Amino acid sequence: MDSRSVAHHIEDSDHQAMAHRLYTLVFPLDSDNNRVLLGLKKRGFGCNKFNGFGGKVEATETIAEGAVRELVEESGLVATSMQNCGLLLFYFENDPVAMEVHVYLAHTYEGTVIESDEMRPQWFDIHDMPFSQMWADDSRWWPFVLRGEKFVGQFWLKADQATITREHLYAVESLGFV
Ligand SMILES: COc1nc(N)nc2c1ncn2[C@H]1C[C@H](O)[C@@H](COP(=O)(O)OP(=O)(O)OP(=O)(O)O)O1
Repeated sequence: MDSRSVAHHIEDSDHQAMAHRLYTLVFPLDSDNNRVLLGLKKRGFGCNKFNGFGGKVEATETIAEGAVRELVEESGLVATSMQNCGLLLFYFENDPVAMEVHVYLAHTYEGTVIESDEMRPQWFDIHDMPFSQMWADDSRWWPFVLRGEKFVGQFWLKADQATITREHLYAVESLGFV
C-alpha cells in the first residue's frame, strides 16, 4: 500500500483491502467573478469531458506537490494558495485498484492560462457547471464545494465509466488525515 494513501481512514473493510492509486484534482477559482476554471480533456482517460486539472501522483512527490505540478502542466497556472476540499474514491467494475483522488481549490495563482496537449481550459460560472459534459459524480459533490463543506465521496461505477451503481457521500469537519 502507498504510504501516502488515506485508505485506512475510510471505515469500509472492502475499501481498505483494495490497492489504491493516488490522483489529484485542482479547481482554480476566480471568486470575484464566481468562476471556476475547467479543462476539456483532449486525450486519454476522461477524453472529451470537462474536469479540474490533475493526474497521478508521482512516487517522489507529496500529494500537494503533485497537485501543483499537474495544475501547471495542464493549465499554465502556478497555485500560490490551495485548500484541500475533498477526497473522492472511485471503484470501477472489473478494476481491482481503487482511484483515490485528492481534490483542491486553488484560491490564488500566478501565470497565464494556456491550452496544453492534454487540456483546453475554459472558465465557467460556479452555479452553471457543464455537468452533462463532466463525470457523473461531479454534480453530486459540487454542491459541497458551493456550501464550503469538505467532503468524502465513494462512488462505484460500471465498466462503461458513466453509470454509478452505488455511492456514499458525506461532509467531514476536516480532511486532516490527508
Ligand atoms: C470517475 O469520476 C471521476 N470524476 C472526476 N471528477 N474526476 C475523475 C474521475 N475519475 C478520474 N478523475 C480525475 C482524476 C485525475 O485528475 C484525472 C485522471 O488523471 P490521468 O489519468 O489523466 O492522469 P495523468 O497523470 O495526467 O495521466 P497521463 O498518463 O495521461 O499523463 O481524472
